[in-house]
Amino acid sequence: MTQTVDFVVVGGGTAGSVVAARLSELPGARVLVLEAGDTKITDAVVDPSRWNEVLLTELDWAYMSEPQPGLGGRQVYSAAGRGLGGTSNVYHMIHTRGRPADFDAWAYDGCPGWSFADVLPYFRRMEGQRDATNPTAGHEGPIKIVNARDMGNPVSQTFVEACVELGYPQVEDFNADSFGVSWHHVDIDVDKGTRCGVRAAYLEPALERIGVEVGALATRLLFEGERCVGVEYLKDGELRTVRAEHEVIVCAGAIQSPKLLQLSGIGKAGSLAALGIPVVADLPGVGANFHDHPLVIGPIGYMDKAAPDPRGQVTEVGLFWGSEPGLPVPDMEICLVHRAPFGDQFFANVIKRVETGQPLTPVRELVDPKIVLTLPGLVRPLSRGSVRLAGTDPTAYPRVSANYFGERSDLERTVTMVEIARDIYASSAFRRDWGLTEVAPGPDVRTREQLSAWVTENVGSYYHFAGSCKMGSDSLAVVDTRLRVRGVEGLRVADASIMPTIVSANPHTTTVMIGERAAEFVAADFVPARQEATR
Ligand SMILES: Cc1cc2nc3c(=O)[nH]c(=O)nc-3n(C[C@H](O)[C@H](O)[C@H](O)COP(=O)(O)OP(=O)(O)OC[C@H]3O[C@@H](n4cnc5c(N)ncnc54)[C@H](O)[C@@H]3O)c2cc1C
Repeated sequence: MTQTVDFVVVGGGTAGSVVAARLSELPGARVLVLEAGDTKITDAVVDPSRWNEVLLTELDWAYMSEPQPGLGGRQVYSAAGRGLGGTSNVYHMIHTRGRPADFDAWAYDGCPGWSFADVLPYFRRMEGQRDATNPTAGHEGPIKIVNARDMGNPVSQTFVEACVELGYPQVEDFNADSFGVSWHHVDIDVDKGTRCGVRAAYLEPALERIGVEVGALATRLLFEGERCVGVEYLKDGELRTVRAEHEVIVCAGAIQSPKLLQLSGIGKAGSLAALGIPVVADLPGVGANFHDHPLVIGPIGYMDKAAPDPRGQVTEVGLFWGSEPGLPVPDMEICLVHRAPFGDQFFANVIKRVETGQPLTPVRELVDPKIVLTLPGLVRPLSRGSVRLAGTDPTAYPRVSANYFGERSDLERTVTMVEIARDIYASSAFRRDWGLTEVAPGPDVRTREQLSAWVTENVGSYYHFAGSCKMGSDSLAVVDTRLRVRGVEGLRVADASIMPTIVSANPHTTTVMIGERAAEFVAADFVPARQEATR
């Protein structure tokens, strides 16, 4: 029998958990979350220092990209969380909001109501920051935020000193000052010593008010005329349906939301017709404009002694900087990881998991405590790719391409970041404290041309997917500024896919903000059925 609720939230991930939790606060609202993954999590999710161990498990969709022309045809592994909490169960807990100019640019480019002044109250609403390093921080919100310095590792302290030695300013909080080196603020509940993503902050406290179906893969949105009235989903090998009296909110992330829309007949008409999918709305932007921050795993440094065991999450410090003077936002982010399993063996495991699904060497066995990594990530990429259906089978992964280095400038700026990272390793601070030597790219890679080749071989995904159901008013816009899907009724998208341009920072905090706003938009249009009957 078809169940009927007021709201169906597709995807219990980062934004979906926020939307569901907030909607469940509405008196009389019946909310159902459909989540493809499971409800179970592991200790590695909860312990902030062990996020690496979540990668490649059943809590990771572990996508593999299409061959990337800009990378000589190489495919790129792309992590994304699966299960209640979604990618919020696996993210590094770095709390960066996005820069004021990022949101002002959204507003200028056809998204009035999304300037920094407009979104700031929603950041403050989510934030429960302990310290006072950011004058605009919220302190009462559900996400507990601490300064990574409070649990800091001495290797991270050396990174800060090395950057200062090279002339970069030290700042106290990346959400107050965009350029410089700093300890990150991180989403950790220090009283419990646990990750404080959306699962702990929003979903678990609201679970008794929310209906949840796990192992429920949404396969199709159901329409009566132009109105979305429910969702078809696959559970235990059986197709089921749920009816939404008010709205369906798709929160399946920047890879799966455009896939579900396309399977449901919302997308570029010609492409849908070619697959035999009846067209509900001709929106060519669905799956277009897909982008990611490219990330290099390395340079890799080797220390003459082991780093102490981590007490917090292992990506505690970073340098945000501009590739050219005068940029309003930083386009380069270089973080340090002092405990990570990356290296050839890690990638051999990635390939084994993605290609064969076989058991892996546990990633914790791949860690060498003398290895440190810098992670240069280009946070203002110009390349754009796509998410396209591989066919009409809803269980098949879509064809995903961020088109890394499709724009030459992205490669050039990434090479510049790697040069800066090498300078950091070569600092007297790292020599003095840790006797650090660079093992990759290593001394044989000297010229910028050689470095470009090394970067092209070693760049991957920062797992910061965005843009594939963009908000706006241009011909590629999929949702309007209240996140309603254009051309239909009763349907919104709310997750990282709606960002017209990804923020120049790690995007989890912005995705939570999008969830907060979406819930408010939906709530404003909600009249419970009982009240409607008495009107
Ligand atoms: C390893 C890693 C580290 C990161 N570190 C950071 C960081 O430190 N700081 C930061 O700011 N950002 C970080 N990010 C990025 C950030 O976490 C993501 O941008 C953000 O969480 C995306 O949220 P979302 O709501 O768009 O999608 P998700 O959180 O991925 O939610 C989508 C949900 O939908 C479910 N789903 C998908 N398809 C279906 C379907 N058809 N039916 C039902 N359910 C479905 C999925 O299982 C998932 O639960 C990181 C990402 C990764 C992968």
